[in-house]
Amino acid sequence: MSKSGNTYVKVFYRIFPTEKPSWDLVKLKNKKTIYLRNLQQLQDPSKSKEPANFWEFETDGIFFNDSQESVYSEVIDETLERVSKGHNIILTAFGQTGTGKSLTLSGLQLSEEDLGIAPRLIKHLLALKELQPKNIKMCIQMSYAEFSKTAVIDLLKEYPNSLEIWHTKENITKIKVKSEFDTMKLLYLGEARKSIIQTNNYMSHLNTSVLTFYITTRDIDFSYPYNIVSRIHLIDMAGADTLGNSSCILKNPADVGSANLFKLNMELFFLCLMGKIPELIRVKQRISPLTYFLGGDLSNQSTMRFIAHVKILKENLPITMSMLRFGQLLRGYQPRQKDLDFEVNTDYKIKFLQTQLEELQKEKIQNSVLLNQDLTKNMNSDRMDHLERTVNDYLKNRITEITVLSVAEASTVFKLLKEMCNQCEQEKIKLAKEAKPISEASLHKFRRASKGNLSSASLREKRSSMKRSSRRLSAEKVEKSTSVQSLMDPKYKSQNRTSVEISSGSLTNIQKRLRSTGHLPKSAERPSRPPSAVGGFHKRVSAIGKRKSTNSMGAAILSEKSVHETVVLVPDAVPENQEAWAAYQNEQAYKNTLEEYRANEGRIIDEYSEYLEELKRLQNIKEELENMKFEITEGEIMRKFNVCSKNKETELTEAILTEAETICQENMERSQQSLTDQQETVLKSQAELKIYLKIRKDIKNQLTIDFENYCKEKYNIPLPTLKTLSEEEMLKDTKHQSVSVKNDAEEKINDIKKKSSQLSSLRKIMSKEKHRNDKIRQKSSITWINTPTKT
Ligand SMILES: Nc1ncnc2c1ncn2[C@@H]1O[C@H](COP(=O)(O)OP(=O)(O)OP(=O)(O)O)[C@@H](O)[C@H]1O
Repeated sequence: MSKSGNTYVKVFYRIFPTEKPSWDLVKLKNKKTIYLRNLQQLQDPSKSKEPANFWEFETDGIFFNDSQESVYSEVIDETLERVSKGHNIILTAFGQTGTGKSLTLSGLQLSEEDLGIAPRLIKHLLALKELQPKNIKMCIQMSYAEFSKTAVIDLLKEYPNSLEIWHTKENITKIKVKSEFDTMKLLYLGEARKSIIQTNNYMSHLNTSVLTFYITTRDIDFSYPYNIVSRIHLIDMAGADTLGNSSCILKNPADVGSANLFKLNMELFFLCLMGKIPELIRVKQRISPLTYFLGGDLSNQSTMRFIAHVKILKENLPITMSMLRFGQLLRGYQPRQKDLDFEVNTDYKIKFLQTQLEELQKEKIQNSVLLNQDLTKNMNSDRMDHLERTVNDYLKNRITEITVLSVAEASTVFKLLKEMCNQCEQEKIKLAKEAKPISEASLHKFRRASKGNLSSASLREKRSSMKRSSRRLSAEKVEKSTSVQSLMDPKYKSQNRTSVEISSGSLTNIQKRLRSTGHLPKSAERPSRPPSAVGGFHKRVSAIGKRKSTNSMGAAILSEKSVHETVVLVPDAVPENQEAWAAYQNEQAYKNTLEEYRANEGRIIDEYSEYLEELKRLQNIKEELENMKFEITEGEIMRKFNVCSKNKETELTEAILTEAETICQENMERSQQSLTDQQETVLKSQAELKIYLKIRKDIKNQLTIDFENYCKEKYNIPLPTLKTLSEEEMLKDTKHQSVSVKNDAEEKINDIKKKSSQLSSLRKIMSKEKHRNDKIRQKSSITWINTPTKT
């Protein structure tokens, strides 16, 4: 048997799980090889005493009790990468009746985890579409057809319908795949429109169906004038069988024969494909409507995956053998190189050519200008200023070489650099002259003294002091390091000129590294001090050598000749803010701040609730006071009323009123007093709350500063705190995490619930459609029976 196999054609086997498999007749090895008992030997009684002979069949994988998910991932997953490059995929499920072809390809009747390849593929394709870059537009369409011996039915159209068998490709309905649910609905409707027969426990398909996805990708930025077209065909072959087998007992012989014929035609066509005679292949494509529909996708290089479905029962052995043989034949097929299917998009091609033409014209103009003119001439002062600024920015590492060259001509840039360098040199000489003159002898003395001073003991002392001061110094590092550029920048010229020295007697790590890479001049190894610093030498220790992170090491520009030694520390890379923030969160300093913040938050909550209580009390007092005022006003009105009608009764009332009024007045005064007191309390509480809120703000600001300092120290670059340090983030603790975990779980449960309800509604749609189609089929068969035959 053929042991070949290639990446384009793979044949898998899925074994139907039966109660009592005949393991004495079929054996599996390493999920790759199937051994089948020699049928002739088995059937010949004279050979019954001979040792059992087995045929060996190599496969690309055997599925036995495997989940739908694992079948999908093994068969389809990697093949999809080829789709966007214009490759076609043909996935065929073939095998005996009732061995699980439909389950493998569709699996629409069962739960979500039993969904087959087609529904999973829809999901996958939609995800792939989402993942496309912005300039690529992907369009997915689908068609679904059922092929019988003499007719092709469009499963995306209402039943009954019929496509002309030799023009299926042109006339078949293609529907855009937009959402998962809509596409699944089409799939369920298509399933309901298929010709089926009810067997003992499931619906058996009588015909072969082909579900096709058409994927077209195109560049919408006109950089590529072709549409890349690829197709994915999922073929569910009609179940072949041996007449008389229990599996096809309910099928009529014509249906069994038709299914067997389909398989046979496929076999014949593949034999023809192996012959590689294009003319013959073209003729043989008409062997069946299916091969004609698939056309070039079968004969050119497509990724082909076959899943043969077999049963391992004694009665099924002959048909299983037939499937294994077909599989072996397929494995030996080496498709010829495919001419990729690129459709010319005329509109795009015109635009593409126009853009190309414009670019060529521009290039031509540029070339002629460069050849015939000096671009540095006729440059106005504004342009010159701009170029100077650009070069300055480049020297300060704000922009890259490419950016400089994209805005300025190379020759101008060099000229400017030369000028700046000269200017810098002159500045240095001037400064050297201005500095205290120092004799060669005293310089020698200084060198000796510095050598003596930097004995090993003192060096050790110096190093430890460096360690102690490194933290303090690291924050100042950037300021301390004055660059050559700073000399060029007028802003810096006056400020930093005399403040930076390199005074370490030993070679720092960064210097060593620079020397090894050839960037550091040897002279820079020796400590060099300005003559003025010999006496009360102000030691400033550069912390470069002690830098922990080599990543943050910058480049140093050193020159012994220069009066002022300068070091430029430029980080190698700028870390992501998120990354730096995550690293900082592990620092003890951050944890302490967080602790402090949380404690303060507790105080804020207490203070705030107290403030609210006091405020409520104040409101009550106010209301009480208002009531009292109202009562007094009422009393006054009564008195006025009494004045109008004077008699004995009213005099008595007057007396009562006066007494009540006095009491009310007293009460009101008391209330007024307590209102003032309460106002005082509320203000006090408010002030306290403000203090804690201020502390919260300060902690946040401090955290921002600490983070920036941390970044300066660790990465040698200050990073902005892009994150606003919100309360939620600061108070993120296990409680929050558990809530989010709970939310996730709830979301998942809801998702599952939603999916299962969607599936059940799709199943309802399918059964409704099936019911309708059954009625139509019944009616048509009755009409057919009742139609009087012509004599
Ligand atoms: N691997 C499997 N595990 C469990 N049940 C299975 C498996 N394969 C198939 N079945 C069940 O066997 C029955 C037949 O499956 P299915 O309809 O997929 O077979 P088929 O090959 O498409 O049949 P036909 O050719 O008659 O259309 C279904 O009820 C299905 O659920």
